[in-house]
Amino acid sequence: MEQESINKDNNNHIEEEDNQKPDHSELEQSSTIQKKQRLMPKRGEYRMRAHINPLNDTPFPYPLNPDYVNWKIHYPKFFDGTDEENQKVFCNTNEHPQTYDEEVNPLYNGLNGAQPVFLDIGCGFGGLVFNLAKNFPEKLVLGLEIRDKLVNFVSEKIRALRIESPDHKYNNAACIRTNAMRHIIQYFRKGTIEKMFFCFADPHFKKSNHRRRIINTGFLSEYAFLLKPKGRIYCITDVEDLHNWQEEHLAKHRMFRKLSEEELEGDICVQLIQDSTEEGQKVTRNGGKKWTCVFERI
Ligand SMILES: C[S@@+](CC[C@H](N)C(=O)[O-])C[C@H]1O[C@@H](n2cnc3c(N)ncnc32)[C@H](O)[C@@H]1O
Repeated sequence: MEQESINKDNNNHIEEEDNQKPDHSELEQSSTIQKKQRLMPKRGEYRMRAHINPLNDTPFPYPLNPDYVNWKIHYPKFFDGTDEENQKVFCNTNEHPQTYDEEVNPLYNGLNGAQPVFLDIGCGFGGLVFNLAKNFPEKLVLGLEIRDKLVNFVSEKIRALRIESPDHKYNNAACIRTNAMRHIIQYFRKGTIEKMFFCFADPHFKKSNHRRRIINTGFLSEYAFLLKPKGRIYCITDVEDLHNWQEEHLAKHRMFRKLSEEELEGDICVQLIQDSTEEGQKVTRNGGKKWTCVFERI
């Protein structure tokens, strides 16, 4: 009887040990999940002060002109990049410092024609960049953002998605740190951009700060220079005063024409800008109103 109980105990022990024996498939699975969790950045860890003065000098590198920009670093798959290369999404961390130097010089001829055509200016956490990239797999989408932590977040998320998604979506998405108001013209050539998005731009309420608004006559001339004929500018905001300002400045600029609702029928981007971005989602959650306008470059 005693022996039986000892045997039973032993057997239980063996069963427990068996239960504890590593099941390799489970281990592999849990390590993949852990790896995925590690790769996918958490938004909360990347928050930072909202306002940076866009009129200040730029304390981080920027290219002298478009010849110094190497788009291959951002979209390696579009330049026959290897998987390994593709996972090294260019982001502005200490490991991958953003530099524009002699390595990419005016004689650089690796452009191959591929360059971003959809720009999300002030992309924040990049919601629209991801949605555009998914909906337009053949277009290169670029988020431009002045705040470094947000650029790191978006770049890390792109890296994670490129590794995780088996069909290699998001190879057409990238994000760079730049002050678009000062340097956008140094990245792109004349008449090469198809769409520019300004979603929930900083409103700069005070009259003395209106010159910091990202839509104004001077900047619009730069955007018109970069856009292809019939290229589009999309604006959305929850601040009525800013909407009126943006619409007014676009309407009186001789290179832009407002598109009517009929002309916008079937343009999926009009829907995408509503709820893709973090700000757009916040406004929806709070039951706020959104104003949009879309203009075409003449
Ligand atoms: C109110 S947030 C909106 C972010 C995003 N578009 C959204 O809808 O969630 C405005 C963003 O524009 C960025 N920004 C402001 N001025 C900028 C500039 N001159 N160049 C690039 N980004 C800028 C800010 O850092 C901020 O992330």
